[in-house]
Amino acid sequence: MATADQHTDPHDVWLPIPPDEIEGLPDGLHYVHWDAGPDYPADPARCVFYAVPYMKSAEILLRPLPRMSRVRVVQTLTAGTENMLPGLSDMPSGARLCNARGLHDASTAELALTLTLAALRGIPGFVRAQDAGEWRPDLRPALADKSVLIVGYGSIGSAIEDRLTPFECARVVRIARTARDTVRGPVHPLSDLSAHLPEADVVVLATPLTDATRGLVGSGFLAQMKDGALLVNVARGGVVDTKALLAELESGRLYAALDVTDPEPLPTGHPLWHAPGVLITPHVGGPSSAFLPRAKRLIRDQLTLFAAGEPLRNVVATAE
Ligand SMILES: NC(=O)C1=CN([C@@H]2O[C@H](COP(=O)(O)OP(=O)(O)OC[C@H]3O[C@@H](n4cnc5c(N)ncnc54)[C@H](O)[C@@H]3O)[C@@H](O)[C@H]2O)C=CC1
Ligand SMILES: O=C(O)C(=O)CO
Repeated sequence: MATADQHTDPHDVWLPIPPDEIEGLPDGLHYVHWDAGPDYPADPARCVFYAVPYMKSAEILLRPLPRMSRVRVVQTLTAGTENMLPGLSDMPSGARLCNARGLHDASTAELALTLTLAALRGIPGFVRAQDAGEWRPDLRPALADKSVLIVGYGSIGSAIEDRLTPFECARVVRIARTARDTVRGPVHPLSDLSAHLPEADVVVLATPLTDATRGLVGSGFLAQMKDGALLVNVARGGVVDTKALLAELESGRLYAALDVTDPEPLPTGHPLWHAPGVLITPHVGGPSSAFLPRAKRLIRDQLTLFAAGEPLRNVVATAE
């Protein structure tokens, strides 16, 4: 007997990657390539599974939803879904929004470590000295023996700890919304943050952007960080109050390494570009060579479950 998810009509699957480039897609569905161009490739009302193009504006990605009257699954290729959540009210009852939790772990954790090491060791200053052809030794902290606090210890946070382990940190402290145990040790609840912030040499942010995390890193949070500490943000720019961070950077008390900023893209002339002690990358944690093969595997795996009527991975919300 066919399950709720086994549709034969309508049955289009919208993919942001040409379907013939994804091996092992299940039979019985009609695959349509939509790469977020100005026009729809087909009738959105036929679409049952919408795999959302990667890192395009929310305005473009949400646009087809009101016409997708039979969609059962909206699958993002980002772990963060804050841009797609407003589309839930346009989705038919029971349709699920799934994220790409796991897809970006390796690449984003690798960038978090890269930013941490580069900022601690003062690599941006050495690059500037090299550009000027000047030999400017500068004794900088190593990661070894430092204490690292990961705020938002989930899939990416845990991948960051995997990569920190060989660097012989003194401590890695984990914070999430609620407490839990892991094989590595406890994850502390957010309510314990104040007890751990003043001890950390490096604070890494890896939370989603939610009502609770927007502006979480404001003047109160930053004031609790120890002098000379480094803030690394691979989460979302909105988790940090940019004005409060700028004040700390300009005083020279803290350092920051940011893959994400608020606003984003950071406009030319924004004071953050030239604040002292800041290293900025333009949201490149996820987008790397690791993306495409992993995105293809996620799409294939989710569609295989969908076609078999089995529970999907990474369901973050269901339309009412
Ligand atoms: N820089 C980049 O290119 C990328 C950034 N991201 C960002 O990283 C975020 C995290 O991704 P995952 O690790 O896959 O998510 P996840 O859901 O596995 O982990 C998130 C963790 O944050 C914790 N959390 C939620 N609210 C919190 C709060 N108020 N205070 C403290 N902790 C809180 C949760 O308890 C969970 O442990 C994404 O939502 C996205 O915004 C994700 C991929 C790439
Ligand atoms: O997955 C996410 O949330 C991203 O930011 C992708 O780079």
